[in-house]
Amino acid sequence: MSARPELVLASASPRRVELLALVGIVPDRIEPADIDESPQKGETPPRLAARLAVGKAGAVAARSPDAVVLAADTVVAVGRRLLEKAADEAEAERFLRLLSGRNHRVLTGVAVAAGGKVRHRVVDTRVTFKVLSDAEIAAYVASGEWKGKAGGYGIQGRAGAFVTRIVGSYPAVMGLPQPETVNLLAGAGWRAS
Ligand SMILES: Cc1cn([C@H]2C[C@H](O)[C@@H](COP(=O)(O)OP(=O)(O)OP(=O)(O)O)O2)c(=O)[nH]c1=O
Repeated sequence: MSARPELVLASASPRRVELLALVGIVPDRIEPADIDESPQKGETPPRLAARLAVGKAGAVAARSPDAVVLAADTVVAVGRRLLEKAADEAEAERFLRLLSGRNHRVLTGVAVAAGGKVRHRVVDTRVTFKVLSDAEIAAYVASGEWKGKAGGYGIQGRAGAFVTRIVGSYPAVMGLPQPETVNLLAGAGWRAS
């Protein structure tokens, strides 16, 4: 039997490592991709999530052509607005005010590069927040949990108390949909032992 190829996770997100571990996937190596994540003019959120996931996987695969490279990208969209990672407390507060009492979409792109090809999927999840009071917003901003997270919140922490409804994939909102990831890896010939 031939040896399994090296699995490289092209992500700096600790959530992605945790979500993989939960389904028995432990990357041999972690090598975050450093690509420009700015949206292109008129680009839809699903296309952006796909392009960035594919771009991250491709960038790392170019340096490790024999490896199987896994990457992802999570994009939060409210109406026509994209909410990237909040830069500071004032922006985190603005994001929470926008999310309060309404629905938004979380698009997560997953990409696997192997043997010179990159395959990808995008998972679209609808999330509804309850109406947030000023006190709830202030406490959440002070918690710092918004840092480094698309949309300025993490569903897996205190903001879980803001979510009244989710249609789609909870792990995709956290950063990586497990079934699609396992399928893409299997398609590239990589299976958890
Ligand atoms: C909406 C939401 C996002 N997030 C996180 C998942 C991602 O880590 C992050 C979105 O940013 P990404 O650009 O997708 O990922 P990243 O910069 O953390 O890591 P890398 O590009 O190296 O893979 O937001 C949560 O943890 N919980 C949530 O509820």
